[in-house]
Amino acid sequence: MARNIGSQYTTHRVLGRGSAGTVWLGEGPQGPVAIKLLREDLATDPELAERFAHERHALLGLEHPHIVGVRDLVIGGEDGQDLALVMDLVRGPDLRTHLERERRLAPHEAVAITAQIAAGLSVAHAAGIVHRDIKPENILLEPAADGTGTPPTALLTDFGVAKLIDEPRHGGKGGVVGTPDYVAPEIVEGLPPRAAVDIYALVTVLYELLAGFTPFGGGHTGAVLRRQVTETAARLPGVPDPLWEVLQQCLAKAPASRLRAAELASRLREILPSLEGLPPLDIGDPDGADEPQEPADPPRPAPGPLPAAVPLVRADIPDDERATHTRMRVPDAEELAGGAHGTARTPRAPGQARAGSARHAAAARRKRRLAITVAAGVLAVVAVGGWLLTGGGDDDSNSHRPPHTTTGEPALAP
Ligand SMILES: Nc1ncnc2c1ncn2[C@@H]1O[C@H](COP(=O)(O)OP(=O)(O)OP(=O)(O)O)[C@@H](O)[C@H]1O
Repeated sequence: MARNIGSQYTTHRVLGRGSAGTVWLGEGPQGPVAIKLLREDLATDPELAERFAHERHALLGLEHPHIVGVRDLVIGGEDGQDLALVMDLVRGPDLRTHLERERRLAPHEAVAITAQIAAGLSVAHAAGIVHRDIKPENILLEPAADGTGTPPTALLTDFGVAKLIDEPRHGGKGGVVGTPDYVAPEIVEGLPPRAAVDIYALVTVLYELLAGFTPFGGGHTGAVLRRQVTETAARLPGVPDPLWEVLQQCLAKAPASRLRAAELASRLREILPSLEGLPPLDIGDPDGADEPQEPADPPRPAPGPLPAAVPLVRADIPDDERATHTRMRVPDAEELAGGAHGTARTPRAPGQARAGSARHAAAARRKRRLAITVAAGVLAVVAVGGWLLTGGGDDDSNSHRPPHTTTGEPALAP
């Protein structure tokens, strides 16, 4: 049933649901729009409403061909309890859906999409806005209007939403929203999110588009976060050297070593012509369906000695209780040892999706779709810092030990 949002908009049908709310196909004075209606508990949070109003100018001002435009912010609405973002309507699927269908993208397509999003990011970063939750679900694909087979245009959505819903009443100060597979190591360490976190997340997406799985995904949240801090991404066989250099550089543990968004866009555009006609990487099916044997994972660096302490991990919370901020707990001995819920990618039953793969991500997304809080307070710093300082991550990947200092970048609005 149609519902009025503010005085100018009407919702018609649900386009999709995310952790922060529901996205509706709607109608406004200028025609069809997408309306993201925030969850009731968020919408009734007075602090959030205030932040919403405060961000209005920045969000409405962000215009770029590769960013989904925010046209309006509605505060109040019919029963006085709505918080809604009115956005340009994108008619195509999100990148997660596309990737699930394709399993892996040809390098040219993967790099073209990433270059477009990097270009959009460069404008946002220049305006002092960090996205903070880049992942395939937040990249939408607008089909070409001419229907001639021109590739779709990639657009980044959910700009500013992570920031808006961060630090709500139940999470306390210092909480950071992110999605574990894409969270930069400095966030795990409790540093404030700067532009480089978006670069890390975007290049993680690029890796996933090429490989069908993320570089550090699989297992429980704590294991993923720990890998983000300590492991080095395994080289994907068949990736041309110049592209691999970009991937490596942007997955660097030290934020200052990563490319800036504009540099990333131009490096990827330079590489693009050389990728023309290359098929998707032949590295084994990420879901195991056409894999003759285990393991199809690219080789991982050998794990070092077990750490004395690891970053805090998410407690088991029923889906319906998930919130923007997630309770954290210290992992138990079994988890530390990489057991059933441990850090290693465990053998799969036939047909079971591999952790970190697109199909697994889809299943996991249904279970833990919500952006989680990565512990950013004293506990996380102590846990990770203590672990690293005590030599817990003392393996190959230690050469990438993240610094505990700031990056020297301009302090983009966190
Ligand atoms: N501007 C838009 N036009 C068309 N569809 C959209 C638009 N924005 C979001 N959607 C669709 O709505 C769905 C939910 O989006 P939403 O941003 O709320 O959640 P998400 O990003 O998938 O997950 P989360 O918020 O938990 O990170 C997505 O499947 C997306 O495809």
